[in-house]
Amino acid sequence: MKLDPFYLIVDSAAWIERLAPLGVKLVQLRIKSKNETGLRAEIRKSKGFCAQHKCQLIVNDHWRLAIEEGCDFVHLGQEDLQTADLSRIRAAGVRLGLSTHDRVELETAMFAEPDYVALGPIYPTILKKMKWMPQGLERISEWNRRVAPIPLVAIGGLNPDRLNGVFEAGANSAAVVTDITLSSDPETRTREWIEKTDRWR
Ligand SMILES: Cc1ncc(COP(=O)(O)OP(=O)(O)O)c(N)n1
Ligand SMILES: Cc1nc(C(=O)O)sc1CCOP(=O)(O)O
Ligand SMILES: [Mg+2]
Repeated sequence: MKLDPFYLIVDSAAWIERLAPLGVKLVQLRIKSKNETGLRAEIRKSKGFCAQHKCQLIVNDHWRLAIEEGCDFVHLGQEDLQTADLSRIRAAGVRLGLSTHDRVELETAMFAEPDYVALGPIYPTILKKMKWMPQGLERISEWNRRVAPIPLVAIGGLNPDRLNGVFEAGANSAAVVTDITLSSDPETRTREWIEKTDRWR
């Protein structure tokens, strides 16, 4: 399976409605704060916008709702994995991306036969407090040797200037939140990401 090299992560369908028309082809809906009704509505709207723009939607955390809403890709972290029913996810034909932050987590992830593996945080991130030190580029190469041909996603503190480094080190896709969502001009920044990832597409 091939992932688009630009992997946008946002916290609402409104962001997808705004940025997918620019040519985003891979987006994760990562909502931490809503109740089930609100989440379902956001997933449903996101699915619609993604279908309209031929963009792959990945639902973070909420795998049950993703299945119920007919989505086909979820992302889970290691804590999520402890309570997730992988056989239900697989039986529903839903693909699975998994987070990893150290070698033990990588072993756990590989055992679950994911459709991609994410490694982070590559650089310091301001989005959330993390107990891991930044991984650095060498770690991407180590992960690539271990997971290939499964796609490897790099995440954490990424920006357009850091992209060549992460792809040259062996990442197949670069995930981003704040470099775009906190930008003073998210549309222009999104176009810059699309352009800078083009040679890896
Ligand atoms: C592409 C990608 N990589 C890592 C994460 C982090 O997942 P997780 O560790 O479960 O943390 P939360 O995002 O749920 O806070 C991700 N969401 N996407
Ligand atoms: C949600 C998330 N997960 C990470 C991990 O390492 O698993 S880093 C991260 C935050 C990414 O946001 P930004 O692009 O703003 O740094
Ligand atoms: Mg999670």
